[in-house]
Amino acid sequence: MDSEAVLLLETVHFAAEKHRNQRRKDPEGTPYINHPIGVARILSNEGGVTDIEVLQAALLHDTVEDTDTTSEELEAKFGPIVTHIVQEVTDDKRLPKQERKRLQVEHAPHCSQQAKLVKLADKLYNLRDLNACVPVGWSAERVQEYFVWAAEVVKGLKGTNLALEEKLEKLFKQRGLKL
Ligand SMILES: Nc1nc2c(ncn2[C@@H]2O[C@H](COP(=O)(O)OP(=O)(O)O)[C@@H](OP(=O)(O)OP(=O)(O)O)[C@H]2O)c(=O)[nH]1
Ligand SMILES: [Mn+2]
Repeated sequence: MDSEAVLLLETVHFAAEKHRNQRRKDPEGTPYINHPIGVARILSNEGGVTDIEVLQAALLHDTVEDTDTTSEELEAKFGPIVTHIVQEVTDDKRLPKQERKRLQVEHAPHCSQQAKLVKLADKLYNLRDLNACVPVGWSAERVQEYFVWAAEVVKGLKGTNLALEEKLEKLFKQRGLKL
């Protein structure tokens, strides 16, 4: 087996252990790990991305934000490039939600190309998820607000991956939003 396949298995294993007790917000409580795996798969399958560090960062992208994982831990295990991409897509959960959301819109255009790819796939996964089923406690208005905010973030990511951007644009159009 080639070394990149070994590396991806090591990475997905690490993410699965870190997210092992987390569930998505859907009524069925889908295992959280389905999301990072799905984001990495969107990149390879639909985005044509072969950069192993981007695929690894996609698998790890919510570990620092949502689990006890530290950047130091990622750096020791996966190296500085993967760690930097994860840091770029990590929200500071100590900030109020409104501020975190505003900072994503502000920071998106300044991210590296690698981080922009992960952000595009993360948004595409979450928007498809919202179309498939509404998280527990979310009103139709809250779902629409997420689309409106996501469109503002994605505007700052344009010119990164045409295939992913076209798919996002279609989802926004269905909600009456333009990129
Ligand atoms: N659509 C959907 N999202 C769910 C579900 N379960 C968990 N999530 C996560 O919830 C986040 C969106 O919910 P919000 O209320 O807007 O944000 P918050 O969790 O950061 O407070 C996303 O985080 P994120 O991946 O960090 O992305 P982002 O929203 O910060 O871009 C998404 O992955 C689900 O069942 N459906
Ligand atoms: Mn995510």
